[in-house]
Amino acid sequence: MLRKIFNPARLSRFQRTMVTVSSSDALVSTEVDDKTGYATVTLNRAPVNSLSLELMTEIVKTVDELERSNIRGMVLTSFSNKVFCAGLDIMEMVNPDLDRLRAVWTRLQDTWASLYGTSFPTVALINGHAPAGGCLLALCCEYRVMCNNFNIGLNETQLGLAVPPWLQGTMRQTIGTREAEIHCIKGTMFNSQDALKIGLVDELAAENGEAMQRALHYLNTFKQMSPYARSATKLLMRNKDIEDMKRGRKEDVERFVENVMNSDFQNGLTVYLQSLKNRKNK
Ligand SMILES: CCCCC/C=C\C/C=C\CC/C=C/CC(=O)SCCNC(=O)CCNC(=O)[C@H](O)C(C)(C)COP(=O)(O)OP(=O)(O)OC[C@H]1O[C@@H](n2cnc3c(N)ncnc32)[C@H](O)[C@@H]1OP(=O)(O)O
Repeated sequence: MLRKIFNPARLSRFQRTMVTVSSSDALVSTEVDDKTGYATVTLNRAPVNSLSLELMTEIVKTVDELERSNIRGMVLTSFSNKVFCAGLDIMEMVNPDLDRLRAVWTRLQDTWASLYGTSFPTVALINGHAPAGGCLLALCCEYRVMCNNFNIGLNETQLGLAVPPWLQGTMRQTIGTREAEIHCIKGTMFNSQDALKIGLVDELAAENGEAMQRALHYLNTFKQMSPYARSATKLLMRNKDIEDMKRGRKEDVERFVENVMNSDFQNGLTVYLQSLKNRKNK
């Protein structure tokens, strides 16, 4: 079933409403340019925008608000010019409370579904590293502009985590079945140049300003187009994936919980955290 797009009231509002949305706390900040109707959504959780339950809740809330305010496009970016998003907050997985762990995975599913299923065009301005869940956020957007000299990829298997089917699907759709299979299994991290070559990102930029220009250029390509035809086509392509994820979401949560509670995984996580700290101290 199509969501969001067959609502005439919503389409008439599109012509006149331009609302500036701001998040209730500082984890996500949103600015809407009244002239263009484009929103810039900035992830703002220092130091590395790791996806805690609270950050994901804010992302979902922000996207929902933007959907209601009928913006014409969105650029997703990071406050840091070094890390776009470091993936799921590892601390959420260290000896976790089970209810919270379930909520974390459920909210990651929601984050994927809401960003992947926006009716408006979305661009990820990847101004820093984007491993695992960071790559997920970028993949949900329609278009990706990445600054040079960073890394991106679904490295979950390197960490002892399985990549869930819905995220595999988004990777397949972006880089093709054969490459997605190889690189999800290997957990490959790509540098910016290689990410461009394989189609994981669409354009490279030397720095943030240039990346923003390229992102806006993508959004401008829809200026003269009927928002209805655009969003209907996008959602007709994407809605089935979202419905499939929703049908399997409970099993997906339980697989994640089982994966994380495994003692080998917990031991590996301690070693991994230590390696991050050691790298920093070198
Ligand atoms: C069908 C089966 C279903 C089963 C489902 C199971 C799993 C599902 C799998 C996939 C779906 C998507 C989910 C993905 C899971 C993840 O996202 S796991 C997280 C993966 N992320 C990483 O591995 C990134 C680790 N971080 C880094 O590599 C680097 O930090 C960086 C991002 C490259 C940045 O480097 P930089 O030098 O700038 O900073 P520091 O390394 O010094 O880091 C600063 C500070 O931040 C802490 N930190 C870094 N990353 C995280 C993180 N992800 N979570 C929490 N904290 C993080 C780091 O430890 C430092 O802390 P400090 O020493 O206390 O200052």
